[in-house]
Parts: sequence; C-alpha cells; structure tokens
Amino acid sequence: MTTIAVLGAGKIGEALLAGLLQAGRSVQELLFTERHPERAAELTARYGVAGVEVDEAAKRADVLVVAVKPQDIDPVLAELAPVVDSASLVVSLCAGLPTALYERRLPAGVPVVRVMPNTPMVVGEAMSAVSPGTHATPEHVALVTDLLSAVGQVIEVPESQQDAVTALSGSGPAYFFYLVEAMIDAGILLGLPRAVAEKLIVQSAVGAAKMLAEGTEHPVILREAVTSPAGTTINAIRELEKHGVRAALLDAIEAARDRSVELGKAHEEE
Ligand SMILES: NC(=O)C1=CN([C@@H]2O[C@H](COP(=O)(O)OP(=O)(O)OC[C@H]3O[C@@H](n4cnc5c(N)ncnc54)[C@H](O)[C@@H]3O)[C@@H](O)[C@H]2O)C=CC1
Ligand SMILES: O=C(O)[C@@H]1CCC=N1
Repeated sequence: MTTIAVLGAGKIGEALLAGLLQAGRSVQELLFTERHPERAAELTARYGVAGVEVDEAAKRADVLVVAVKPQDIDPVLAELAPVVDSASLVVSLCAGLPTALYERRLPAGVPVVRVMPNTPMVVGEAMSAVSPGTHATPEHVALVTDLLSAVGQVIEVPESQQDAVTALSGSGPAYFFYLVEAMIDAGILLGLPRAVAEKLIVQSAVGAAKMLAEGTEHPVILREAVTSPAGTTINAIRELEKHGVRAALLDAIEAARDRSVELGKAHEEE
C-alpha cells in the first residue's frame, strides 16, 4: 500500500483525491493537509479522507504531493524541511516551481518529481507530464507515473519543457471551457434556449474530442471534412481568421508560458 498525502487540498488537490478514490484507492491510503479548517472538514465529509498536520503527513505517507499555489510555497517548504528525509518522495504540482527550489530548501537527497497535471483527473482523463529532479530515480518516476496513470495519461518530459507544458495542458482545459462558453453564447444570440445550446455544444465537444483521441486523422483533415465547399462552416472559418483567433491562441499560450517562467523566477533568490 502506497500512502499519498496531498499538501493543500484546493481545486487540483481535491481533483487528485477524487480521481484516486474513483480509480479504486481506499481512503486509508490517502491523507491531506489544508490550512483552512472549514475546507478540511468539507473534504473529509465529502470523501472520508483524513485531514492531518504536515508532520503526520510526512510520517504516514510515502508520497507527499504539494498542491498549494506557487505563491504559498515558502511556508510549506519550511514546514516540510524538518520532517522529510531521503526516504520521502516529494511531488510538486506547482506551476513554475523548479525541482531545484525544493532541493535547496529540503534536506540533502530528498527526491523530488515535478508534475504538471490538469483538472480532468476528476473524470480519469488527466494529462500529466512528469520530470525528475536531481535525486529522483527512475523508480521514483515509475511510482509517480503509476499513481497518475490511474487518473489519466502520463508522459515524461525534460524539466526544461515544463513551463510550455503548463501553458498547453495545465491550463488547456480552461481554453476549451472558454470556447464552449462562447459557443453557447452564440447559440443564445441565435435565439436557442440555453439548455439546447449547451447540449448541442457539449456533445459536439465530446464527439470532436473522441475523434481526436482516436488519433486516426490529423485535426486539419477532421476540420476539412466538416468544411463543405460553399457551405456554412467556411463562412465561420473566414470570420475566425479575420478576427485572428489562431494568432490569439499562439499569443495566449505564450503568455501563459511566460507567467510560468515568472512564477519560478520569483524563487530564484538563493
Ligand atoms: N487548478 C488547476 O487546474 C491546476 C493547478 N496546478 C497547480 O496546483 C497548485 C494548486 O492550484 P489550485 O488547486 O488551483 O489552487 P487552490 O488555491 O484551489 O488550492 C490551494 C490550496 O492549498 C491550501 N493551502 C495553502 N497553503 C497551505 C499550507 N501551508 N498548508 C496547507 N494547505 C495550504 C489552500 O487553502 C487551498 O485550499 C498550484 O500550484 C497550481 O499551479 C497544476 C495544474 C492544474
Ligand atoms: O492557472 C494556473 O496557474 C494553474 C496552473 C495550470 C493550470 N492552472
């Protein structure tokens, strides 16, 4: 039995706990820490998982998953430093924070694996990218990969690619939700009832995602198959091109990457 403690049970921490339970982990294998007692009580009531202090989490858990905001990392590392050693495995889900930060602040030799997951882990469809720090062995990477495979797909990337990964798949679900939201608004503009617009767009998204996930055709081919000569779709595509939607996406994702780099730089002091 591998015991996993999530340090900071907010949106992604809860998604991980929920996803692991959904995947068949027992509540006895899971712990969390949470600085807001009412949030801790809410999670224990919802999932039956115990909220504990950091020292107890470090004592009982094999894997400590840090899921606080990057801006909140300093107190977490200060609390962890006296209670972890090289037998622990620290997994960071924090955007921008390099494994080197953990290695500087924690006792020598503590293995750290940096992961960028995303929220679809609640439905077992996460995309997670893992990168080992200096003291993490292939066995540590395999353990983290195995853990996250229960809640979605996992790839290993060099840590130098993690800021780009964060901008693409870490934030990626938000871009799709934004697009869906805007398309539902378009349905409202055209006079459809909201429930009808939602059903049309959500099922179109699910269908398109399934076709993409099958991977038999490139996205360009799939789009071309919808775009009939002198038909309706090409009129819409002309408007998307006129409004620079492709360039907007390139700029948007680059801006997200830049923010990830900036979050890491905020801790470059030592
Ligand atoms: N939300 C997302 O889609 C994703 C988030 N991440 C990363 O996950 C981390 C958490 O993000 P969210 O869950 O969105 O943030 P959040 O703000 O929802 O959750 C953070 C939680 O940590 C708790 N916390 C803060 N300091 C603490 C401490 N010292 N001890 C115990 N609990 C503490 C907060 O009370 C809060 O519940 C961030 O570093 C983010 O970059 C990574 C991938 C996706
Ligand atoms: O917006 C954020 O900073 C976090 C990291 C990736 C997704 N959400």
